[in-house]
Amino acid sequence: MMPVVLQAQALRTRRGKHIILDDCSMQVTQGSIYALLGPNGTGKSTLLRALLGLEPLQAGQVTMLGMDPSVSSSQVKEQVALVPTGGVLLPTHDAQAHFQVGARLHPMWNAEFALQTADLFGVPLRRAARHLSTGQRIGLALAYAFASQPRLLILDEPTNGLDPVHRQALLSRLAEYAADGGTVVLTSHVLAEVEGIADHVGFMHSGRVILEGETDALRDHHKTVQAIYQEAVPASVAGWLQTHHTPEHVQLDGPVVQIHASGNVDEVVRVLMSAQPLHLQVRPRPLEHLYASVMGGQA
Ligand SMILES: Nc1ncnc2c1ncn2[C@@H]1O[C@H](COP(=O)(O)OP(=O)(O)OP(=O)(O)O)[C@@H](O)[C@H]1O
Repeated sequence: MMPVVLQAQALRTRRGKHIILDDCSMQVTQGSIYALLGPNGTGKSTLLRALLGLEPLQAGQVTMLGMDPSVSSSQVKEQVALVPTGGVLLPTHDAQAHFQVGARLHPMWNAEFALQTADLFGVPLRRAARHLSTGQRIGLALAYAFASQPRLLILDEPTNGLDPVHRQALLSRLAEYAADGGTVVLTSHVLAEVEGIADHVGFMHSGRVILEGETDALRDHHKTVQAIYQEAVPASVAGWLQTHHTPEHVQLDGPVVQIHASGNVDEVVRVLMSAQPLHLQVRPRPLEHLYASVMGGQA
């Protein structure tokens, strides 16, 4: 079991009268890629900022690499890199000037990583940040982040604005970084991309992480069972499904029946098999389905 590098417990934040994070907890282990998912405006960016001690907390506690970021902010800054949405930069500085600042501020600064990453994302070295394209700005923020050699990398919608080639380059780079022991927390709305890279996911709704865990375990727990019969689905099966499953979890289409179920599906399989299907398949549900049922269950 890898050590826990980030733990948030019962965080609560407000903006004016509005409570943004409410009893929000999460846990991230070393070497993992943790994707925070949830609808627009649910508090994902606020949570990332709160983790770094950048949001005043009404209640709760964050422990990051064994430190409290609101107390040990300079040590946390040395070991944790944040890439906010769109990458935030010094608008009048070019990439080289950014890298000079980085070399002064970060004891572990790796100038080669900075240049390699800038090159990977096609960032011109002598153009002021305010004149860079969206993708180039993100590339520069990533170059800065990787060069500081953080133990924990926090990215807010990092692939948003990257073209498909650069998006893939970033995902591969993140996988390498995690394989070397680095830890990634990111937000994304692109579930197919998250499914390919994130070994942990957290589902966030109304300012709270309502479900988190290993991606595979969560997908395995939520399954789709499909059976195909010779003719129409037998009445005995249809009748049993009607009394044991809610209609939105069952699709009947001629000889094909599909059931979305959580937990143990032995009983469903037994009933479907008893009517002798031509074919029966149990498979984990795609993250997109899981997302829909987790979020659909919320008010
Ligand atoms: N300065 C502010 N004053 C009042 N409300 C704010 C302020 N900043 C953010 N909020 C509100 O806090 C809530 C959470 O915002 P946040 O940016 O964390 O959401 P998000 O989950 O990252 O959304 P998205 O997926 O759209 O990026 C939103 O309802 C937003 O309107």
